[in-house]
Amino acid sequence: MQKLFFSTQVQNSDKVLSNDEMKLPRFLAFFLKPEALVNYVAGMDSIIQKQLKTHLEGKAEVKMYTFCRSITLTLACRFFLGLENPERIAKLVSQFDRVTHGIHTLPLNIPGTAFHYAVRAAGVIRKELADVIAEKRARVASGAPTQDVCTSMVVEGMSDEDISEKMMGVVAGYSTVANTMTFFMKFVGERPDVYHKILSEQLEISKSKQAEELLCWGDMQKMKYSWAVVCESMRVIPPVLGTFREAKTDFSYGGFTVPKGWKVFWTVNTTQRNPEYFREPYKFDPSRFKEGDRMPLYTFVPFGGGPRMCPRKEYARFVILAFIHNLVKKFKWEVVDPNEKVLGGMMPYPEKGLPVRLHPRYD
Ligand code: HEM
Repeated sequence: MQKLFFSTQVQNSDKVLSNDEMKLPRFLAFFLKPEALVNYVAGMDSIIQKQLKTHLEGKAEVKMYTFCRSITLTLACRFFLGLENPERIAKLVSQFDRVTHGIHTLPLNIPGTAFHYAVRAAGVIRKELADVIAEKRARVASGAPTQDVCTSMVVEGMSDEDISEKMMGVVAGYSTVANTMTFFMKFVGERPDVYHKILSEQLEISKSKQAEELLCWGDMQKMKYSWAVVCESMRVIPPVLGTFREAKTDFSYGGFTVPKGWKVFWTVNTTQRNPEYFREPYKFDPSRFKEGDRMPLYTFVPFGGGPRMCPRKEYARFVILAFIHNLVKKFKWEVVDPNEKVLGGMMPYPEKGLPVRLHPRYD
């Protein structure tokens, strides 16, 4: 992977998300393994169907970035926290947005800075999580069944602080999924040929099922072309631009000497736009991800690589594919402003929220 610049500072030197919040206990890791996720695919499908019906049906124009953030956080809140109330979820969306924005800025905790707002927002989230955990403890005490990851942690005997920290880490992952969905919509909205290929793959899957039957794990494995398009979209605009590593020993790279202990920032986008591996790297071309073709190791790295690679990529894949399945069957769309700027430091987003014109599809 290519390294863009070196820094001796870590972004989270003040407390927004600690390293510990990003690690998960073994049983939670099990919850998010593909074999455990299998049981949740139908649930994801059902929530996504309802969200599309409520927020997209009957609308001529929608800002997709706003919608995608809301749908992915709704799923995370349902899946991890067992939350249903839309007002509570909306409150969390706005606070998590502040954290996501501030965590990737200079860590100056003084009033008026994005980092300061992020620290405050993290406090509001922790308070909300404390309320949720207290509710879970009361439910467990009353003998109610375990239906979400947070309740399982209560049952496992974890402390409130530990649960809150772990939940903060996993729910925060929602914004990467939202970014991926948004830029998928941008690229596909500009390429009717790609849209039609995805649609025909998804209609094949629907035809193989009973009317109203929800998606299952096996269906996800058939969505090969759809996933290739998502991969190409993540190649051109990576949802996470890079992360830090710590040098274990002194080393030299590109004419720089990096002393042991320094923090090194490696970037996803420079790696994925290397013309040595990707011909015409700025061109959106899903055929690069043809079935059976293998990319050289560490050239396509939207989820990172090595032992710290994103542990939730299967969860992300399932959510994104279930979204695509329902979206393309219901709508065609076109992007209002194909030249809309992409902003953001570590997590790119469209300047105006990606307004799209929606056209209902009738079979
Ligand atoms: C399309 C969606 C996603 C993308 C592109 C993505 C990308 C990444 C990347 C680039 C890393 C750094 C990997 C490295 O340093 O090598 C990472 C780490 C991580 N991601 Fe994701 N992620 C996504 C979704 C999620 C979701 C939904 C969650 C939580 C439910 C999540 C939780 C984590 C955690 C906990 C880590 C830290 C792993 C560690 O340091 O050991 N991610 N992700």
